[in-house]
Amino acid sequence: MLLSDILYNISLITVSGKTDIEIEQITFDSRQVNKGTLFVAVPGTQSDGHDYIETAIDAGASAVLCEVLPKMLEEEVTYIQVENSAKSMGIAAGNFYGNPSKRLTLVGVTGTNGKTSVATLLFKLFRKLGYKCGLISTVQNQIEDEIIPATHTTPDSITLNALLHEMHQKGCAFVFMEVSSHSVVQGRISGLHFSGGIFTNITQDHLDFHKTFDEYIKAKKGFFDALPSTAFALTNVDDRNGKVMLQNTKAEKHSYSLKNIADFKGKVLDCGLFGLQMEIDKQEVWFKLIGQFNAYNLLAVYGAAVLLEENPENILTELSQLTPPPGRFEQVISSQQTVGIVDYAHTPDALKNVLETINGLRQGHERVITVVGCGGNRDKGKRPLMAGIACELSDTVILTSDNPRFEEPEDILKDMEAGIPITKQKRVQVIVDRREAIRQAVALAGPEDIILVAGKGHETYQDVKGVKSHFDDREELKLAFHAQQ
Ligand SMILES: CC(=O)N[C@H]1[C@@H](OP(=O)(O)OP(=O)(O)OC[C@H]2O[C@@H](n3ccc(=O)[nH]c3=O)[C@H](O)[C@@H]2O)O[C@H](CO)[C@@H](O)[C@@H]1O[C@H](C)C(=O)N[C@@H](C)C(=O)N[C@H](CCC(=O)O)C(=O)O
Ligand SMILES: Nc1ncnc2c1ncn2[C@@H]1O[C@H](COP(=O)(O)OP(=O)(O)OP(=O)(O)O)[C@@H](O)[C@H]1O
Ligand SMILES: N[C@H](CCC[C@H](N)C(=O)O)C(=O)O
Ligand SMILES: [Mg+2]
Repeated sequence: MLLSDILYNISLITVSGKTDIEIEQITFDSRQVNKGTLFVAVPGTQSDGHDYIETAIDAGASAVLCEVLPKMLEEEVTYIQVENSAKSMGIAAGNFYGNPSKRLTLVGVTGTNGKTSVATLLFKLFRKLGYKCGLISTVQNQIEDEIIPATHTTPDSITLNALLHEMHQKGCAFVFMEVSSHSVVQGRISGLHFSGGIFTNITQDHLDFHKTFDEYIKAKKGFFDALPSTAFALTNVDDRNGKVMLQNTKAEKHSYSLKNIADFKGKVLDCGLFGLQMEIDKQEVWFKLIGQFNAYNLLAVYGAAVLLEENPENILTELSQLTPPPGRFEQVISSQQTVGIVDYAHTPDALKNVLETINGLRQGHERVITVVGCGGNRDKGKRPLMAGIACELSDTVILTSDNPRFEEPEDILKDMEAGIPITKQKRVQVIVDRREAIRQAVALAGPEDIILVAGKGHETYQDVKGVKSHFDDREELKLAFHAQQ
């Protein structure tokens, strides 16, 4: 494609060189550059892409999109200067792939917790309603039955547009995607045409990246600020920042709630280990998902589907058949009927919700044993909070490792231990090795007890110093239950 066509709709500060040159690929990584590449220099968290412009040119880049021009310009290279190279790259990627987001109905889901659940339920629902669909999510990307592994919750703008292009080529009418706060700030979704946006909730997470909660709110709100007037914006008004999200959007505003006045109102009638009974739009429906937090997810899905002009009765009929994504309140039951629950709760709010749900399901003298850790190189502020919540809402807590990444597991555990009140210390054990921690939980559990293994959900690896080794909480629980027999 001609460089001039790739630059369509991007506001340019300066252009040096020809723009009627053929571009074969766009990349922001000098290690991926080939002949005929447009290299985009993006400032990052570890390094600055501007430092790799020379390397990219040596590797064959014929054009460079950047925020700061190099001191020495090569004659045969075209340099384009813009204010924000990441955001411009999003628009360029859209142009390069024929703006696929305009050719299908794209709905984005943002919020601290519930994005994967809502996006996946929408994907499954719309397939049941007879449409070809695509999914972009933490667990996996999917085009109908074809599974494409995911590396991020929201991929970079080039991968994203390539994926949307493929989804359009393969006939998808609807695509449901997660919009992470990182993706808004880093311009991964820039230039995309959304037909709808959904907000789930906002609580503490990712402050390592956003620094303050206000900045985190601003990032999520940025998604709604950029929605077009043709889109719908659906928010959870039971969240204290639900209305704030839609404050400046041009999109058509809608709300859902379990507690306040809203366009889509629901009521939880019953909640057990097998499902959830709710009243939505005066209809009583039994769902296969568990916990009040899933009542919110179901309402968001219902509201979005109505706004996408599906028949309410059909929506509820199909929705009632759906199961949660893997690793979300996934149950592993031992032969002695001990209930094991694997859940992706990796924020204080998620952990609190899941434990409150579990406590609400207690019928007799069951004890709740929680195994939990916190990821390395992520928000340190959530560590003591998660440990404190685990202690508050469990009888026994085993603190262990999640994905330590490049931190020492013992240091992460010390941060967690700081959140345990002296009065609750007796409830806590610290076992660095996650496999041992799960085995200890099983050894401690009686037939009536409930074991929660939180934080890794669907993940099938443990990331230690950049090396990902196979590890699956569900497998570990099964093995531990088996060994106990
Ligand atoms: C903190 C963060 O978001 N980092 C993302 C970011 O990397 P970065 O800013 O650290 O990049 P960098 O290493 O500083 O490099 C800067 C630039 O120089 C370029 N470079 C670098 C080296 C080189 O030799 N040549 C070169 O050109 C890089 O390609 C990059 O463009 O941009 C990269 C490319 O898009 C991402 O892969 C990377 O995600 C890392 C792996 C990551 O772990 N991200 C997590 C935190 C994340 O994004 N999570 C969210 C939300 C999760 C959720 O709540 O669900 C997600 O959407 O997944
Ligand atoms: N609506 C909700 N409100 C609060 N907690 C929720 C909600 N939905 C799910 N959770 C909790 O959060 C966990 C993660 O859910 P889910 O994967 O849907 O969230 P996510 O926003 O996609 O997370 P991530 O940021 O990792 O992509 C679940 O395992 C559950 O414990
Ligand atoms: N999307 C989240 C997932 C956290 C999952 C947890 N298992 C961890 O590794 O910290 C993140 O990247 O912060
Ligand atoms: Mg997710």
